[in-house]
Amino acid sequence: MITLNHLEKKYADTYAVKGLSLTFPDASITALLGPSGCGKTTTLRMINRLIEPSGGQVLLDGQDTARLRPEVLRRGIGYVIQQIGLFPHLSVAQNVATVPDLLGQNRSQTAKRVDELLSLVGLEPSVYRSKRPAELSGGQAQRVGVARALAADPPVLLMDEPFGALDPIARDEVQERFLNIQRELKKTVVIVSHDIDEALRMGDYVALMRAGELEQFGTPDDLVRRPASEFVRQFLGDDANLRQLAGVPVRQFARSGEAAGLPRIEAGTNTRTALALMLRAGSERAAVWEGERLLGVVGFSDLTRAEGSGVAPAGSGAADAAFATGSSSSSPSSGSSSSDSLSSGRPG
Ligand SMILES: Nc1ncnc2c1ncn2[C@@H]1O[C@H](COP(=O)(O)OP(=O)(O)OP(=O)(O)O)[C@@H](O)[C@H]1O
Repeated sequence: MITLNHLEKKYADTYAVKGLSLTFPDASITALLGPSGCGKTTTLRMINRLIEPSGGQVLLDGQDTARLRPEVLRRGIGYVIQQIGLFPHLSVAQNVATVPDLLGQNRSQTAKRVDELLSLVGLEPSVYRSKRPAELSGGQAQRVGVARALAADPPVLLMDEPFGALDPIARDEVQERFLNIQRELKKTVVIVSHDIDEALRMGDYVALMRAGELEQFGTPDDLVRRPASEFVRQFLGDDANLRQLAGVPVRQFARSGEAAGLPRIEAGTNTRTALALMLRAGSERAAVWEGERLLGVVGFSDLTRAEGSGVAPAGSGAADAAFATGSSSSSPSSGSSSSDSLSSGRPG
C-alpha cells in the first residue's frame, strides 16, 4: 500500500504539489487525473524518488521511503513512461530482461519469463524476441516497455501516460491487454493520465488533482455520479456518464441464464461496444465468456437500463447515446445473426 502523507514539492516559491494526503489501495489501479501542470507527474516521481519531496512522506507498506536507498526502493517499483527508452542496441528480449539480468537471475528462467511476458502483452515471442527497438511500431515498443516493467515482478507499478503516444485503436487494445494482465497479476498500479476516458476505464480508483492538491478521490462511479465540486463536474464534462459506460466491461452485467445458441461476447468488451455488436448481430442476448469460461448471459435491456447497476444514472441518456454509436438504423431484433462479429469484437 502506498500512502502519501502531506506530500509537498516546492519549486522556488511555487508548489507543484501541496499537502497531498492519499492512499493508493493495494492490488488496484489508481488513475492520477487532472489538467496539465496540476502535479501528477511530480507526485508519481516522488513515489520512486526520482523527485525528492520538499515536505511530507511517502509510505510504502508503512515504511517511510525517505529511509530507503533509492535504488533499493526502485527495485520493487516498476516504472513505465511514454518515451519508453528501450536500449536501441539490445534486442527486445534483452530489453525486457534488463532488470532480471542486472539482478543476476537464472538465465533460462529469465528467458522463459520474457517469452511469457511478450505473449501477455500480445507480442508473439518467436517473432519479436530478436527484433531491435528500431524495428517496432510505437505501440509495440510501448508493449515491450510494459513487459520490461513487469519482468522484475515488482509489487508496485508506476505508469506515466504509458499509452499516450498511441492512436485510439491501438490504445484501446493495449489498455484492454493491460487490464487483463492486471486481473491476473494484481499489482498496485498508479497511472498518470490527463485523458478522462483512460482514467475512468483503467482506474479502480481515480484521484483528481487540481493545482497541486487533491480535489476528489473515489471510484470512477463516485466521481461521475457524486462529483465533490463544480470543478470535478466540469472537468469530467457533461458526457461523463457515456464515457463511463464506454469504460465498463460487459462482464459486470453478466448474469445466469441459458447461453446455448447465443452469440459470444468477450467479458472485457466495453459496454458501449457490446451494445453495438449486439445490434449488429441482431440478437437481444449474448453469452459472456472470459476466455474458456462462460460467465453468464447479458440482455440488451440490461445494458440500456444501466442505471440500475450504478453505472449510468436514470434519464442520463447515456444508454441511448451508447445505442446510437452502434448501428442506429437497425433494431435489436432485426438483421441477421452474426456471432462472428461478436466473438471477434475485442481481444480477450
Ligand atoms: N523542475 C521544475 N522546476 C520548476 N517547476 C517545475 C519543475 N517541474 C515541474 N514544475 C512545475 O510543477 C507543476 C506540476 O508539474 P507536473 O509535471 O507534475 O504536472 P502534470 O500534472 O504532470 O502536467 P502534464 O499533464 O502537463 O504532464 C507545473 O506547474 C510545472 O511547471
